[in-house]
Amino acid sequence: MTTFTDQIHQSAAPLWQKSFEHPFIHELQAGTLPADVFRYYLIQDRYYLSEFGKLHELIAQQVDNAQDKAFLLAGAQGLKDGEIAVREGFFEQLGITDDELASTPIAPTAYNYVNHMYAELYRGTPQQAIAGLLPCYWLYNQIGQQLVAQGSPDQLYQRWIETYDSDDYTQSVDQMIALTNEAATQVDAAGRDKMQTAFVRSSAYELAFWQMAMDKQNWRATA
Ligand SMILES: Cc1ncc(CN)c(N)n1
Repeated sequence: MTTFTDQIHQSAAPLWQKSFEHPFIHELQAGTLPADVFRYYLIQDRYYLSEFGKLHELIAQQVDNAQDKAFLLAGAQGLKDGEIAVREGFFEQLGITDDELASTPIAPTAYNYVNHMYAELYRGTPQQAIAGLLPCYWLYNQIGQQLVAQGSPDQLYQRWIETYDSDDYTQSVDQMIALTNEAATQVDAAGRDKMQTAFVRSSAYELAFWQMAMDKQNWRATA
């Protein structure tokens, strides 16, 4: 049986394929991704992940089901203990300080992606917001699974890859997929269309995020 998440995954497949083939991903695997590009990505992603965690907490306040609430709150904690904690080690290795994190401007794509997720919650519904969170989990898991077999000769990039192929991460992706399918049963057909739009838009922002890092995007370029 085709699930709702199979359906939305299919609708975003061309965007996901472009992420799989993006030079950022190729170079990360080959070990040729310039360190300054990875550094830029990590700093922007720190903002993204911290807002992503807050969104879990805010969505949890708006869902009725106690189990869904608990999963979202556990997800926020899991991010802190897992992905965000792993990144602390990367920051140390690359000499990224708290001052640098605080003083680096948030790039347009990171800003817009985060604002999109808030808009899905505050101008939409918790179900739309849940669908907007899913590509973040699921796309990185697929990338990790694709890259892990060959790995990267760069040990830092290899650790990045392994984060997204780990059993814990894969388990959280499976739970998030289940949560999205359940959320889809709570809304009507029009609500499900909006969930699909939220998912596709997040998928487009995921693709744009790689390019943002390659370009070291700033606000001057968009003016
Ligand atoms: C932009 C983005 N998307 C997804 C992930 C994986 N949680 C991430 N770290 N950053």
